[in-house]
Formats: sequence, structure tokens, C-alpha cells
Amino acid sequence: MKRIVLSGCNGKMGRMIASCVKGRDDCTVVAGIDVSGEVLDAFPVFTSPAGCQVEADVIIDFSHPSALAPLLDYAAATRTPAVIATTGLSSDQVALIRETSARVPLFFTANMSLGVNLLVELAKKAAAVLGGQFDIEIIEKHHNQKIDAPSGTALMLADAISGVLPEEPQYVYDRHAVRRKRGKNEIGLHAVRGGTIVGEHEVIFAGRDEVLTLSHSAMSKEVFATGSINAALFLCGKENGLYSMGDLV
Ligand SMILES: NC(=O)C1=CN([C@@H]2O[C@H](COP(=O)(O)OP(=O)(O)OC[C@H]3O[C@@H](n4cnc5c(N)ncnc54)[C@H](OP(=O)(O)O)[C@@H]3O)[C@@H](O)[C@H]2O)C=CC1
Ligand SMILES: O=C(O)C1=N[C@H](C(=O)O)C[C@H](O)C1
Repeated sequence: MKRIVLSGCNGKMGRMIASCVKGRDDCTVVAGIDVSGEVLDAFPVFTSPAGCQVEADVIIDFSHPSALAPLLDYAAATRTPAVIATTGLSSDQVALIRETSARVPLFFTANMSLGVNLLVELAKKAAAVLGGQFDIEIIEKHHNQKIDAPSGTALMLADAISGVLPEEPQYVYDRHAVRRKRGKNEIGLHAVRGGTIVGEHEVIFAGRDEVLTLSHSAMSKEVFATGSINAALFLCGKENGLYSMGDLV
């Protein structure tokens, strides 16, 4: 039975993970961390990692970028592996994850669903064939409570595609601000926010007289919760290092 510390436990994903864990017999949530400190379940909640003295096998984090540095310190100091699922991180924060993974096993991905990780591979394949000839645009749609834009997944898709293009593309987030034709070497990234949309990603390859669209829709947050729990169990007992969905599937 693996013991989980849940960072961001009172948020939408935290509540969903706590609920999914209740239906399993291979893990349990032993403590939560959340700014409010409010106890909503059968485990204690601490307002910071430093206050959490509860022994655990693994941490799962769906919180806020401001929580990252103290959480990584805590993971390294207590030698507790951690699954980092929070998005909207800066490049310095991603570098910090990479550095810390030399001291403790870390799992990091912007999307815990199996389908999106296949979408990344399919998009790379399409870009390797069509890149340079077709215009590439990414559209993501999420609920109206999401803070970061574009989504971590949209950026992950753009980065994966960039890696196979003949020339490094320019990311264009805002066409409203410029009055010019689309450049050949661009990836457009567009964010839609509304209602309770769980998470939708479309990669559009638009060529002359033909368009290829690859897309993924998440139907419930449970898909991300289950992915993160499986990643947490996978991480227990692993060597120090940085792991991702490619290692899990
Ligand atoms: N990788 C993936 O597959 C997925 C990633 N995500 C990402 O996970 C993150 C959380 O998403 P979601 O649950 O929807 O967001 P919520 O805002 O519902 O939950 C985040 C929780 O973390 C709390 N929090 C804020 N700052 C801190 C802090 N410094 N320390 C501890 N807790 C803090 C929030 O408190 P308060 O509300 O009071 O600010 C809130 O309770 C987002 O970055 C989202 O993009 C989401 C789904 C899938
Ligand atoms: O905030 C969310 O909800 C989600 N965020 C992730 C992202 O930014 O890519 C993943 C998922 O689409 C849900």
C-alpha cells in the first residue's frame, strides 16, 4: 500500500485524485498540502511542505507554479519521489525540475492521459512529413477556471513538433496584435476558455487545398487523476532521474 502526499489537495484535481484513491487498494492519501489548510477529507492538510511531517512513499502535485520550489526541496530533503503535473511553469522552473531529479526520482508531464501522449507522437510523425509545406496551428480549449494559457499540453505539442521541423519555428500566440500575413515558419497557439470543458487539443496541418487535423478530447478529469496515480506507483523504487509518460506506457 503506497502512501501519497497530495499537493493542491483541495483543488479540482486534488479532490478527484482523493476520490479515485478511495476506490483502490494499492495506495492511500496520508496527507495533503494546500494554501487554505482546510481539511475536507480523512487526511491532515498542511499549508506548506515544510509543515508536513507525515512519512510517505510518493508525492503527487496538481497545484500552482508558486508551490514548485518548496515542494522540490521537500521531495529532495525527504527522498520522496514526486509526480509534478502542474502547468504554467517557467523555463527556469522546468530547469529546476531537471536539476532536482538528480537527487530524487521525479515524473513530469503536462498531460497525464494516454491519448495525448499518443497525439504527441502522431503530431511529430505528421510534422516530419508535412513540416515546411503545411502551416501548423494548435488550438486548445479548457474550462473557465484555468489560470494558464496556452495549456501546458499545447506547449508540449509545439515543442515536440519543433524538434522534428527542418527549421526552428516561431511560436505566435496573438495574431490580433500584428497586421501581416502568416509567416511560413510559425506555429500558432490559440487558447479558448469556457464552461466546464475538461481539455481539448487540436493540431491543424493546413496545406494547399487540404487540411489534416489531429485531435484529443478528455471527457473527465478522472483520466488525469488515474494517470497520475499510476505514475506515482511507477515512480516508487525507481532510480533518481526524470521520468515521463514515455517511460510509463
Ligand atoms: N498534467 C496534467 O495532466 C494536468 C495538469 N493540470 C494542472 O494542475 C494544476 C491544478 O489544476 P486544478 O486542480 O484544475 O486547479 P485548482 O485551482 O482547482 O487547484 C489547485 C489547488 O492548489 C492550491 N494552491 C495554490 N497555490 C498553492 C501553493 N503555493 N501550495 C499549495 N497549494 C496551492 C489552490 O488553492 P487556491 O484555490 O486557494 O488558490 C487549489 O486548491 C494546474 O496547473 C493545471 O493546469 C490539471 C489537469 C491535468
Ligand atoms: O488545467 C487543466 O484542467 C488541464 N491542464 C493541463 C494543461 O495545461 O495542458 C492538462 C489538461 O488539458 C487539463
